[in-house]
Amino acid sequence: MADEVLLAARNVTKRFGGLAAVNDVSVDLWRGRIHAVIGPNGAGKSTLTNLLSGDLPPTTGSIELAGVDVTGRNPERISRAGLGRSYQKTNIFLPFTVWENVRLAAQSRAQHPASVLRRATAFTETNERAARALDLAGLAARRDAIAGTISHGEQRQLEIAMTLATAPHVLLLDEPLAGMGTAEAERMVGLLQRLKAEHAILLVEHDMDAVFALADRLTVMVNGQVIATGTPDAIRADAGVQAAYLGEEH
Ligand SMILES: Nc1ncnc2c1ncn2[C@@H]1O[C@H](COP(=O)(O)OP(=O)(O)OP(=O)(O)O)[C@@H](O)[C@H]1O
Repeated sequence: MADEVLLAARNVTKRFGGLAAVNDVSVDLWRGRIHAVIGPNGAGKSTLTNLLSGDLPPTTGSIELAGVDVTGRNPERISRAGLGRSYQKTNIFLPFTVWENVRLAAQSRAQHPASVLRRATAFTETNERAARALDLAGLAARRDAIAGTISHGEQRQLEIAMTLATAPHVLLLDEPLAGMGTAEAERMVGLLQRLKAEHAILLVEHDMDAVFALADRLTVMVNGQVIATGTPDAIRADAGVQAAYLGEEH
């Protein structure tokens, strides 16, 4: 179903002692749209991601996932409620194959039913979920490769496949293009474009060409605060954003 807010953060604030790393930030993530969060180093982008994923509890404010208040829940429960997060730091088991990594991620989401019959069904469902994730991430052909031997770009695709294997509705992607060459980055942009049809996506990314190519909406943060939210065209034209951030690069 299109046009649906899958995640709504309302007035979230995170204080570390006297510092408001995230200060009164609200954001809606819609199915079928990519919402990028940009800003200079230390703006609060990672902290905001950590609040949405449950890795950090907000000091104040609330977070709803598919209409359910998940504020203060731990990451495992938020993940089970439909949020998938890819970390900058990799979770890949390098000595295992691509398939084994995705299969393990899919299994972490499987139920542990008591009956043998249910167990057999769950086994099939887990394999199907893993195969779909691998396919969607564009890695089906690399299924039997050892994860430690594939390229950096393919490892980033694998992280996304592992996130997809948990069947999330909302994806939080933290710098998916970090460290990529041009061809790899183009492939990742294509992948994110494919993923947005079925997901609500929050994208934190420093590559401004990719951000402006992908984002339907942008939020610009500086010192924990939102200084602008809008379409790519509106953000490009915003004098405050130019002065605070984009002016440096564009
Ligand atoms: N656990 C913590 N304890 C204290 N201060 C923190 C903590 N985590 C982040 N901060 C501070 O909060 C502010 C926002 O940091 P954050 O990492 O969220 O910024 P960012 O926009 O993600 O930066 P970057 O683009 O460099 O990743 C910074 O001043 C940072 O030093």
